[in-house]
Amino acid sequence: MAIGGVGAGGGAGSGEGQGRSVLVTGGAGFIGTHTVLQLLEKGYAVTAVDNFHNSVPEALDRVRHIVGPALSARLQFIFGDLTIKDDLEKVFAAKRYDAVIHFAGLKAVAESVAHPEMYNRNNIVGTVNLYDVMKKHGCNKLVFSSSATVYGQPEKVPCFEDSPLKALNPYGRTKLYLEEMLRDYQHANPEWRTILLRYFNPIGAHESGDIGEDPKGVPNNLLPYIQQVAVGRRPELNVYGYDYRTRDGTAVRDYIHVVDLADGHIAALEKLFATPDIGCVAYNLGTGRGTTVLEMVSAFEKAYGKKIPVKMCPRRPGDSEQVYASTAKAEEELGWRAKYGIEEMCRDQWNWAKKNPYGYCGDAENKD
Ligand SMILES: NC(=O)c1ccc[n+]([C@@H]2O[C@H](COP(=O)([O-])OP(=O)(O)OC[C@H]3O[C@@H](n4cnc5c(N)ncnc54)[C@H](O)[C@@H]3O)[C@@H](O)[C@H]2O)c1
Ligand SMILES: O=c1ccn([C@@H]2O[C@H](COP(=O)(O)OP(=O)(O)O[C@H]3O[C@H](CO)[C@H](O)[C@H](O)[C@H]3O)[C@@H](O)[C@H]2O)c(=O)[nH]1
Repeated sequence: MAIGGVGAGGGAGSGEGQGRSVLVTGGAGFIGTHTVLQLLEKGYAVTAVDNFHNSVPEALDRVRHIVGPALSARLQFIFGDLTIKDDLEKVFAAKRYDAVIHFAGLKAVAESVAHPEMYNRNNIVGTVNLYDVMKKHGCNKLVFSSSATVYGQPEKVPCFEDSPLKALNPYGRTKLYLEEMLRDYQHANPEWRTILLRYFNPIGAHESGDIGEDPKGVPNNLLPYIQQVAVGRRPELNVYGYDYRTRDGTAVRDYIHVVDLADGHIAALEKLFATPDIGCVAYNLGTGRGTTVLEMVSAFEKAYGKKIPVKMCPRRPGDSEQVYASTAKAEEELGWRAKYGIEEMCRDQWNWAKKNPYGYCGDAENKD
């Protein structure tokens, strides 16, 4: 596959994971599957736990297919729900883990506004349970999925890790609270090593086109929506806001290829293994480059070879004008930098879409 060098004290393909065992929560999800795949390719033994709330077993079957039988033998799946402590006890009773990458969580902003209790129960209780069970079993290395959402509507860009933090919705509040909670826990337990990864806008798919993002219902996010217009599932793209103070009036985001993001997790893991006194530290995972909505539409059109019909609409409430990352800290301390640009992101997104127009389930019957 087209992944290049990852920093953090080890080059790609150097087998740095040999002998190490990693638990990946939410391993069947969008970012989880891509990370599991890369962990296996780097020689880690991986246990994925998921309750399939927002994913399907087929996703991990595809990962097995991509990596082949030898590496698949190093992937174990356990069905489990992080909000049920007994499920986690079973996961930890089965094996010793050197570290945990914690993706499992709910992530839809609008749903979190409608059902904040569900977000607290799932994201906060799930993480509290995970922490308790890790502690009980002597596993103290954790990579946590945070989000650029913790920067709120940034007054200044790029966002630096020490920029002011603010949650704008219940989803964002769970991420912000969990960051603070993990900082407190680490302070009280200095032997813990915790990395908080703040993702910007993950898009794209593995180059095989066999795994990718498969949102349930109407997509909230830009690229999954564009992709559904391209395959004929939606008539046009609503562009939310064309009067922002940007190059073309549409909002700017920092899109990052999911394969680069997965590389960033491996860099973070290596950093944890190599740095006993790391404490609890946050890193941005973005490209440092901002792209407008219309620039993204035109990059996708290039990959797709046709026009995407667009309708200019009022701003979406709660949206920021411009969000993009400073990547200096991740580059310096993790030795990681994104390799892909928006052309490759759109190429791989379209490849996934055309091979799987209805996602993993494969037919229109089960989709809206
Ligand atoms: N994709 C993004 O745009 C984005 C941006 C910033 C942060 N994040 C964070 O990254 C993480 C992964 O995101 P993703 O895009 O892969 O989402 P996803 O929904 O595709 O994957 C999350 C996985 O976790 C599982 N899960 C959820 N709750 C669970 C529970 N209680 N027990 C067991 N499994 C559970 C889901 O079934 C799913 O497979 C999330 O925590 C999300 O908040 C995502
Ligand atoms: O159909 C659509 C969907 C999106 N957009 C626009 O495209 C841009 C990007 O929107 P996304 O929903 O794809 O991404 P956001 O940056 O708004 O939010 C995402 O990234 C954030 C991190 O920066 C948080 O993690 C958040 O939870 C996650 O949904 C925004 O200007 C949005 O208004 C459209 O014009 N039409």
